[in-house]
Amino acid sequence: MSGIALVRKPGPRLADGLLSYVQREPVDPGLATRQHDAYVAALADAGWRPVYAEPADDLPDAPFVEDTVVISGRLAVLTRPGAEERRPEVASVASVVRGLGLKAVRITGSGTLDGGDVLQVGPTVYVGRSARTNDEAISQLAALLPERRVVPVDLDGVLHLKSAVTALPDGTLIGLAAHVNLSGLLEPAEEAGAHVVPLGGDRVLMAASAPRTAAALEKRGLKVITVDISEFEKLEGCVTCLSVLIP
Ligand SMILES: CN(C)C(=N)NCCC[C@H](N)C(=O)O
Repeated sequence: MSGIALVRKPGPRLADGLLSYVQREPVDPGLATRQHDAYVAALADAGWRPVYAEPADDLPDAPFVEDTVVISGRLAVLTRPGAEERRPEVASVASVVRGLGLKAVRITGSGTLDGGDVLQVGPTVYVGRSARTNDEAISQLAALLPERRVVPVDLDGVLHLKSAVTALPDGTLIGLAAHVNLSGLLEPAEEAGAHVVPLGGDRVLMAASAPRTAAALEKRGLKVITVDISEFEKLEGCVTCLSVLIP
């Protein structure tokens, strides 16, 4: 067993989720539920025990749990999401992380932070300056994680840092240089190829919408597991957003 995968089932209002950079498209709630089940099953197959946050049927974006908490060791930093309508998602995630024995602390005051803007690579914590995450929250995060190197990153034209860049198991950054002020990125063949969830060892989880990137990563020696998350992609979600892995 690698650890715990914090997840939350999509609710009946999923299709009303927030959109920033894409046009609204019809979302099939039944298909979304089946895709979410398959996503969780892929994590479980890789050794991550699913722990579900309480359903939040009135909160359309609640399955994107990544945005509500940042885990560093045994510390859980509860976020203060930049979109006010997403703030009620945090309370139920706080109960879960406390129940798991983690120490919970919070982003407070005028700080706003979405977990999707936080990319942890070894000792470094990259944090996107986005419409959702501000400098006040980045300073608070740096103070809460004194042992880590917190690096603010400017973004252009994307919702979150992890909409544009993630990291392979060896720490190589894979992402879209046009949207993120970071150098030395491995450029994926498709946009969705920028989204990789390291599952432990040489295994990574990716969306089925990035087959050419998946093939390229297999060539690099990675074992790529793919899941179809089309209904969540319509809401600007990606494979990282749907879980928080707690080693
Ligand atoms: C890395 N990404 C993209 C995330 N962690 N979150 C996606 C949230 C999408 C939601 N509709 C919203 O606009 O908040």
